[in-house]
Amino acid sequence: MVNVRARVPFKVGLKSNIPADLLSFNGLESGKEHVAVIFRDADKQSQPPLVRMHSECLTGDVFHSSRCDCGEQLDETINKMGEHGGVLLYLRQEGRGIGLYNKIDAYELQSQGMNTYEANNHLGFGDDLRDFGEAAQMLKALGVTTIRLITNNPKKIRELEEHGIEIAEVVGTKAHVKDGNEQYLKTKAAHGKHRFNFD
Ligand SMILES: Nc1nc2c(ncn2[C@@H]2O[C@H](COP(=O)(O)OP(=O)(O)OP(=O)(O)O)[C@@H](O)[C@H]2O)c(=O)[nH]1
Ligand SMILES: [Zn+2]
Repeated sequence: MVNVRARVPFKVGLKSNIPADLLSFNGLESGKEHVAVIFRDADKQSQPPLVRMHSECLTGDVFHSSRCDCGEQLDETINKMGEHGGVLLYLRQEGRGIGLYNKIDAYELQSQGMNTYEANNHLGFGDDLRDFGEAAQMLKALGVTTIRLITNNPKKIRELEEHGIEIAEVVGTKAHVKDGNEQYLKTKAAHGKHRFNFD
């Protein structure tokens, strides 16, 4: 299932040339170009690696938009994995699976007062269209079946376990609160049952 594994060293913080491999896959059912980034050959070590399933967020990951916390979570993950090793699955599930243009429509509705889930529903979508079964397949293809998962999202934990991945530890991310995303994070905690530490 793994197609190509190419060494693509990263600059993390002040350190250059952190060993990292970028992997492509064959036969992903969704047809999406999901990729894995393996830091410091974490799949070849004996202890369970840190793993993050990060869903694509162009506005947060690339532009660091104030509406969400995705870019900060991605940076936090890369910093951690750059130091300790880990497997980052970058999943092309923009907008919790509704796609970028629909997410922009949802943002417009949020500007008019809806919360992140109400806006999805108003557009005819469920709260969260993502399925993490394919991510479990990617991990198995890497020979990684016991992990330390970086997330605050119980859906990710549940679905990975249902697909045969053993979660030895759940590592929460920080609550990246900034001007503009406080309501979004509170809604995720209240309605989506995300576990945030708001101290
Ligand atoms: N539809 C929609 N999607 C959003 C909105 N804000 C962020 N997203 C998407 O939400 C997803 C966030 O996913 P992740 O970073 O994997 O995290 P998560 O589900 O919050 O869970 P964690 O592992 O705890 O971070 C990305 O696909 C974003 O594009 C929004 O207001 N509406
Ligand atoms: Zn985001």
